[in-house]
Amino acid sequence: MGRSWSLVGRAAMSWYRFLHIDSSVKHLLRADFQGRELWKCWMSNHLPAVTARRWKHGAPDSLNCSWLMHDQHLELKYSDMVMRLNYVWLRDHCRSASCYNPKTNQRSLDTAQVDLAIKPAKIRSDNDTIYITWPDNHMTKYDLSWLAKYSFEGQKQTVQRRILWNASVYKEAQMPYVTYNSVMESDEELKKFLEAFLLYGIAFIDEVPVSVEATEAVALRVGLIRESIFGRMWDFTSDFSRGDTAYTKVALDRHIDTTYFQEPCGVQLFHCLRHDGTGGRTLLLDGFHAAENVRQENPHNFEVLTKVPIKHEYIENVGGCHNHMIGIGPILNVYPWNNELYLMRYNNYDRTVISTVPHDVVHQWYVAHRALTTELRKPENEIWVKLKPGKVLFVDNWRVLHGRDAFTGYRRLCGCYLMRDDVLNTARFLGIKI
Ligand SMILES: C[N+](C)(C)CCCC[C@H](N)C(=O)O
Ligand SMILES: O=C(O)CCC(=O)C(=O)O
Ligand SMILES: [Fe+2]
Repeated sequence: MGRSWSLVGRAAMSWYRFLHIDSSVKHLLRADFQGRELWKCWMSNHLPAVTARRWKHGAPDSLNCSWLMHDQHLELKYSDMVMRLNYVWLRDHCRSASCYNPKTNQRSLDTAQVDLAIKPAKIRSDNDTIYITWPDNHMTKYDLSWLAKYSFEGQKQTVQRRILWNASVYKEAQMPYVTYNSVMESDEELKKFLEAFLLYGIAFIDEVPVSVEATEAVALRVGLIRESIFGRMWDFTSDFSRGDTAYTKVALDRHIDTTYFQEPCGVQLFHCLRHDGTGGRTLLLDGFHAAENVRQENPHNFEVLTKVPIKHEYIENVGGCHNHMIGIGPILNVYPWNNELYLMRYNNYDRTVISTVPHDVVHQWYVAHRALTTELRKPENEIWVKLKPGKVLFVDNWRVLHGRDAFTGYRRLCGCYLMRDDVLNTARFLGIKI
């Protein structure tokens, strides 16, 4: 093992060692990939022993709230929850007029001025609120329901609501039929569309005028366009005007687009403006469904795919186009606090030389990649659709893979990428909780 470390440097060593699974980290490793467990074990090791102090209760009429002061945190029971709230965190989250500006929703408090050994001087509560007086006499008021929602104990439960699908689940899905006119005119219709899109990672808008302009208009109704080396709106045929297989007639296996961007584009739109010929059906499949199957069947494979950084690259020198893009990151990206999957970076065409991983880890990675590929290739996970003029497909490019059949004849496809943040912003504006 020793010699290969020199290739990767000291910083990388710790996590490579992680993958070698020396037995002292084995427990941590396993726990790390089941976030809650990590916290459980971390907390039980680090919680100071409960001091023999008595639980304090709120006002006599509020038996639903009681607390115990520890060295660095408050243990707060509220309805059926137990929260552990660090004192610096509590002071930092004071929403009083001098600490927080409700007009801008921004903090005014300088967190660096908070004594890291701060402790409440006095605590009292009534039915819905707990009041903490700090040593300098500043008083903070917290809604108990706010704490229940935003405390770690409240937030770690929160994951994006998704329906993971294979072909048969998708067939049963109640996908709304929404049209260009309805979406352009009605927020309710747009909301219906976005709710389906966020649940399934794909959704359609029908009866769209067959033009790049109308496609752009409907794109802008959903979010902001993510301009890229392929343009703002792209509109292409199989003329190899660009140095990429997409611009030919050959089949494309399932993939995520722009894996060679440090942040792959969040959403992609396709509108087939014309096809006189055969073939060219679109393949779609839920990458998260496949990845969750890998997690279930072999957690180690899943871990490896979340840890090993892989490089993707786009090199183009065709006509006037000179581009060289590089993106590096694991194939599966999970939030570190709860292990929820949020981004997949799977594109076997654009994956470039693996040169940052020692030989034994690389083998584990190939095994894990094979397991994921096997899942992704199961026919029962695939859906095939023929894109027709008028039907615009939206794809969550962080989750759903696309591909196509080979085709004959003239085929013109237009579309664009969207900024993911702005699509989510539209959804939140319409009242979707996300
Ligand atoms: C034609 N269009 C602009 C949509 C995509 C071109 C990008 C193709 C590239 N191989 C990738 O998968 O990212
Ligand atoms: O031609 C198609 O249907 C899709 C090609 C493709 O993968 C892309 O443009 O990103
Ligand atoms: Fe693509």
